[in-house]
Amino acid sequence: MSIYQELIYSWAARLPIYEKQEAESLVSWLLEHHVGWRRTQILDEANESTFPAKLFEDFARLKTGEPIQYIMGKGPFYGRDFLVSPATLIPRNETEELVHMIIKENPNAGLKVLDIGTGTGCIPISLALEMKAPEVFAVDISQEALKIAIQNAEALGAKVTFSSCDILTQTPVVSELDILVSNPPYIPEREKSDMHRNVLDFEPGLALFVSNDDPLIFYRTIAEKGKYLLKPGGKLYFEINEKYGNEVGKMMQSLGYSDVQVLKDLNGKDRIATARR
Ligand SMILES: C[S@@+](CC[C@H](N)C(=O)[O-])C[C@H]1O[C@@H](n2cnc3c(N)ncnc32)[C@H](O)[C@@H]1O
Repeated sequence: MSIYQELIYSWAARLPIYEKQEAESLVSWLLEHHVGWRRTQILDEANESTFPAKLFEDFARLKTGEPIQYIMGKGPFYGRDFLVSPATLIPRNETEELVHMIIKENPNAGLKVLDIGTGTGCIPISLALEMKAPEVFAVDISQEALKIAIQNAEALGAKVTFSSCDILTQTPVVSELDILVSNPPYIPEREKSDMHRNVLDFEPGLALFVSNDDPLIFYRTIAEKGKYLLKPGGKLYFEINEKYGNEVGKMMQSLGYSDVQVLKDLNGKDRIATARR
């Protein structure tokens, strides 16, 4: 066994909060990040004393359950790396599915798009780079998140107009949208006890939680505003809590949207709701 493999196994064993295989890939990810070692490389001569101090500091953070994306300051989304910070949600695979669907369903050039609750900007930046010459806008209530989103757009060369907006009390200054998309906070506070500590302790509550009394508040508010922001025939796309597929679908119908669909993600859970104004 190479020293590289030994190191991965022994460090992974010190991460009991993760399954064995996941712990091994997290350690190898850190090693690649700091030492440039690839999993596929067989290294015969490696000596821990030559490792940078930051590697050990980051490993200590990993042991606390801190997500590796926060430790490394970046996470992958739709083929690109996005800067993340404690003010932003870590982009998720489910959201990649939403972005993929929007790109496939909307091949025309020059479409006008708004993303509400943008976080790292992973949705609007990916759409700006993958769709044909779209005009893309994005808002968030968090100034800190917006700073990261702007840095991501600059680093990735995407043209997105970002602005600050509390969607519950304000309306974004855009109109005649072709596409309105949102992955808003959607976890009722009561579900906190079912969640992993590495989400609860490290990801921003502002990005995750809604009150138990009104878990659909963001969907209803955005769908109501969408009736004015979208042009006739424009499309609304939501990422949803798997538990509220029916309710979100019914709410969109009651507001007069047509072609309402609730779709499952790759794990078979209700995850995307779409409708046409
Ligand atoms: C679930 S996160 C989604 C982030 C990003 N779109 C993604 O998919 O990774 C929800 C986002 O909504 C933002 N948010 C929370 N309350 C908001 C509000 N009242 N108005 C606008 N944005 C809000 C949060 O700051 C957070 O960035």
